Amino acid sequence: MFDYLKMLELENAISQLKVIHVAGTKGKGSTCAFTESILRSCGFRTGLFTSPHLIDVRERFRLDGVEVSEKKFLEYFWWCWNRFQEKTGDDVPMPNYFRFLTLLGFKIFSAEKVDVAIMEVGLGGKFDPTNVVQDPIVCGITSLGYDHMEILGYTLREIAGEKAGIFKKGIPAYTVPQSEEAMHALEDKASQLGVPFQVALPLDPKLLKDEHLGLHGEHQFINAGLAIALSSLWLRRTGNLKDMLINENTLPAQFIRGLSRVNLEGRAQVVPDPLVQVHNSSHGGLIFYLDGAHSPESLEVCAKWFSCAIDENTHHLEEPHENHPNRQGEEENLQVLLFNCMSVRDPQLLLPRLVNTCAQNGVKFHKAIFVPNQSVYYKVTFHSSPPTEPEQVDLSWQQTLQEVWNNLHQNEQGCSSSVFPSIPSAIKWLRENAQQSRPIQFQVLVTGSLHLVGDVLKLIKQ
Ligand SMILES: Nc1ncnc2c1ncn2[C@@H]1O[C@H](COP(=O)(O)OP(=O)(O)OP(=O)(O)O)[C@@H](O)[C@H]1O
Repeated sequence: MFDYLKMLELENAISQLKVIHVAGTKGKGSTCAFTESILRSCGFRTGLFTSPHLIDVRERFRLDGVEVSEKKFLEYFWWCWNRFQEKTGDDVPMPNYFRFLTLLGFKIFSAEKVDVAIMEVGLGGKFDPTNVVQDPIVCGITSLGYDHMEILGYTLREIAGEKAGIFKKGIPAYTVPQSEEAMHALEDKASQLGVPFQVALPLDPKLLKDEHLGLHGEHQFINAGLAIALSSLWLRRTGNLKDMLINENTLPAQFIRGLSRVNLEGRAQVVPDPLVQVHNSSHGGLIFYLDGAHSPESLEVCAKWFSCAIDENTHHLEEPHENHPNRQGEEENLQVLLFNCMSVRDPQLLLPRLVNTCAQNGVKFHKAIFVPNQSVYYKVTFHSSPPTEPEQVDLSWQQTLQEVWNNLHQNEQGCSSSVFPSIPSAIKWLRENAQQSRPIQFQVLVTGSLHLVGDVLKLIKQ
């Protein structure tokens, strides 16, 4: 990465950027989005680098909260590409996909003269391309858990050690409440490097006054608490805190505005289907609940959110209807799961966590649908095109998922499962059935993979 920065003549520019660097297992994207929104609301020009993208690669680079324009993206992309074409060779090859995107992020943010660059780590910390930043203003570590163990290690201590690889000598860092094992590893690393290290507590909802967090689910209060700490410290260290009063009892109005107006798709997002519309609960219709959870802990928070969200939605939509004056909305709804996860993940850990948490909250799926992701065929490193015939698609992984599901639901009535060869075929089935089943409402939880969520969003928005 240092060689590549030199090739792009970005060494000086990157040292001028006032970076907030965030690693962690869960909640990185949300924490970064909250932080960006707070600092933008305080009047700063912001750059936000996150991964992965859902629909368009430009989502990874946001300027003042909006993804970079196609014109600017192309201009900066070719600027970097052409320099690499000239300067790379046998000794230093072209940077790989994620390194290239990270370097492009640095190029965009320095050329666009952002006041603050918020950088989300792609994977781990120590060896992540974003860790080329040597002098961030502040670092953050979000909730830690078990993910990417084949790369980061199989204990929380090892995983935390990798994430703490973003700490820099003497640069302050915050984290959220963690398990003892993870916290010890973070504290050890912080004390080795003389890092002033503190725990940011979850945001107390009362501090939002009459506003609500822009991202939903209980877990977002943890991410918001960290974002407040990171933003406050950034303001203080850059001499911009001025007369803003931030303590456990008060949040400045700019912070509240930022926290409530944040926008990040694919995290606890509710999208009514534009074709099979929902007018009110007595007319049925089709609603998608999308969340990119893909670790056991995040599937648990996702299940809690879904259970609350369908409840709220039902009550929100419930109106007396002439044909169904006494109908209880919940009884007429039907919950469906649309699921896929990457084959490196363990469905024996993921699916039971989802199903059990839903059951504890009184929600039982009537049907589960397993589908392959679509976007894999359009990745830079993947060279084959999508199969045109359903029988050409390898569905063995989805069949494995279905088997795990069926084992969890043995002897249970009223819960079926299917494997569909593609997302469009699953959506078609959902639309036809939701239409025919009115006034029953179809409430579809889409989860297991952010790529799946992106693919579904793309299709339903078309
Ligand atoms: N604090 C949290 N604790 C547990 N799960 C969380 C938390 N924050 C977010 N999640 C879950 O993780 C999913 C992804 O959220 P987010 O993008 O903020 O995290 P991330 O760390 O960037 O994820 P990724 O590993 O996909 O980059 C959410 O949809 C939600 O299900």
